[in-house]
Amino acid sequence: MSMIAAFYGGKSILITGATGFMGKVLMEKLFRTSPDLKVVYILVRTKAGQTTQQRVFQILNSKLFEKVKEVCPNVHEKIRAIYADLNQNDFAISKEDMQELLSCTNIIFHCAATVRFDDPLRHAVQLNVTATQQLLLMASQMPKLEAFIHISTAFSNCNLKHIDEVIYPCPVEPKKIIDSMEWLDDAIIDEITPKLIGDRPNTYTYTKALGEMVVQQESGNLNIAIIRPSIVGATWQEPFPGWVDNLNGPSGLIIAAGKGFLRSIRATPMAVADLIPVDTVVNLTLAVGWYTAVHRPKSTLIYHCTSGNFNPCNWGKMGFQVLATFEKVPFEKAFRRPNADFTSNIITSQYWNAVSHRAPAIIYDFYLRLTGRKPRMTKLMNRLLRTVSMLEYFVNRSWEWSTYNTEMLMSELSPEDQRVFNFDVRQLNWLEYIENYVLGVKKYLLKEDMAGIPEAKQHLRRLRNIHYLFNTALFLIAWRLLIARSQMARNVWFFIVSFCYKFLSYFRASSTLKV
Ligand SMILES: CCCCCCCCCCCCCCCCCCCCCC(=O)SCCNC(=O)CCNC(=O)[C@H](O)C(C)(C)COP(=O)(O)OP(=O)(O)OC[C@H]1O[C@@H](n2cnc3c(N)ncnc32)[C@H](O)[C@@H]1OP(=O)(O)O
Ligand SMILES: NC(=O)C1=CN([C@@H]2O[C@H](COP(=O)(O)OP(=O)(O)OC[C@H]3O[C@@H](n4cnc5c(N)ncnc54)[C@H](OP(=O)(O)O)[C@@H]3O)[C@@H](O)[C@H]2O)C=CC1
Repeated sequence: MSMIAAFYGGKSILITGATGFMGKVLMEKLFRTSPDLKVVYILVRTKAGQTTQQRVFQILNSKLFEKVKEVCPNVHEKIRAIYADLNQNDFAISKEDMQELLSCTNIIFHCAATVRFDDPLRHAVQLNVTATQQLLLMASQMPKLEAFIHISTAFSNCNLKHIDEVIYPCPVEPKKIIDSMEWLDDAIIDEITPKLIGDRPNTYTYTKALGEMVVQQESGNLNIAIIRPSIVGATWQEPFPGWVDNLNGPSGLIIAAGKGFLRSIRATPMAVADLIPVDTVVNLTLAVGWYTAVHRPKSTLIYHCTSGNFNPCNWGKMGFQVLATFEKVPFEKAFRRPNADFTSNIITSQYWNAVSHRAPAIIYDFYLRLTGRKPRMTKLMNRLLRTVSMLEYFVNRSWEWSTYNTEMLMSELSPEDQRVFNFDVRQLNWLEYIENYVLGVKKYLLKEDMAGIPEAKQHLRRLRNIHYLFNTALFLIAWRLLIARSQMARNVWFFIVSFCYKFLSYFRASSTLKV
């Protein structure tokens, strides 16, 4: 019997960010392994015209929850969706709901965040810092609370090369930042943002670091733990391999590469690609929830959920395997044949951006205009290159994260828990994982049918022929122009032609002699 699964039985659990990538997988695993839990409260806002109930209905009816519905048929009765907007005072939760949350909650998993790299500082602070502070305040009024688990990121201190399982102070106190956001206007905030974030690459990593400081400062008597995952990717094993439902991290780039839009990237092939499957993160999170509540560590423990020091993979290997999978299972209607050139040189990368990305987009838009359609490729390409430029920071560096607490926790688990809540990435086979990831992107993000693979392969062959034809035509035109203008080119041309002629005459003569 799993001790962790038994621990969650009969518990009332509060999850923020349950509609997000990690939150959904967390909820799924909780219901699948502890179907006898009492209730899961989720804080949900309305979005894209959908009510909170409609959003929950959509999640429960997705493929991700198929197994859950078998083991916990009344799952819909055990989810209590509470309308909440984490950007508002008291999260805009009604009095009755708040009362219920305060009096019943046993465990909190705080996953909600803005993960956008380009969010204005004011918004990132509101969600990643102020909302965390408010949630801690709520937690301090919960008499039955056993553990508060805060999800941060391994990159909250990405300005350092070696990162320990400790909270590093930021130069400006989070409270001062929160206060200043109230009275500074947007223009001033934009001006001081680069100074505040310092050597971090974006407002996301900076505000996640501030969020951790808030957790440390406001923890009071709470039983708190912080989890820092690295780049969270598709599921490895559970509930099935390759599940993914958003474009964050590598997923968007896999699509862009598979569709032939993105063919080269400024990345260091030997840099560690610290990817971690989302089910691994969720298993560690649930184990940490159990350990924090049962063992009540004296201080706030931080757990790095990373793969680099256990089972490293680098970007070069990852790109190679992604490309190999495209050969087997190509994406439909590709713009160009997929390619994955990794170069760490800025000039080479700019050259490839011009030749391999912008030029084909301009040519395609010209073709669209000629055929009376609206040009769109240049705009799309500019947007993609902007996205890529924001991710480049993370694919040109390697980090070392110490993992003493994570290893300690692994050793504290019973063999059954190590199996059911497996977060040992030493067992992960990267080639298999990446192949499933690409397949998952095709099936669950692009919603492409496997039956379309022969047609997709045929399309890629057509693109290859167009590519050869285009390059040959380009070469002949360039050569013709050169010959017309340069004596030297003419000499070279005559030399090549006479050499070929002599070679052919010799070949013909020697074959006649043999007869
Ligand atoms: C040769 C190539 C070979 C390739 C081989 C293949 C694989 C091997 C190599 C793989 C290397 C992986 C490196 C990962 C490093 C991650 C490090 C994470 C570290 C921290 C981890 C964390 O702790 S935290 C989670 C990470 N947090 C994000 O990862 C959010 C990022 N994101 C944004 O901050 C916003 O997205 C941003 C960008 C501002 C745009 O903002 P924006 O307003 O312009 O755009 P939107 O978001 O509205 O999206 C507008 C259109 O871009 C499309 N799109 C959105 N994301 C996209 C994406 N990633 N790749 C493509 N396309 C994307 C979308 O589909 C829309 O398309 P459409 O216009 O057609 O609808
Ligand atoms: N994905 C990754 O690569 C990594 C993620 N992390 C961390 O993991 C956690 C989860 O990330 P992930 O699942 O990928 O992120 P997602 O963007 O998929 O999910 C974010 C969640 O936060 C919710 N949320 C955002 N704003 C509000 C708001 N104002 N009110 C209520 N809810 C809100 C979203 O709700 P809605 O659906 O309504 O938008 C969504 O449920 C985050 O803390 C992130 O920092 C850490 C390392 C890597």
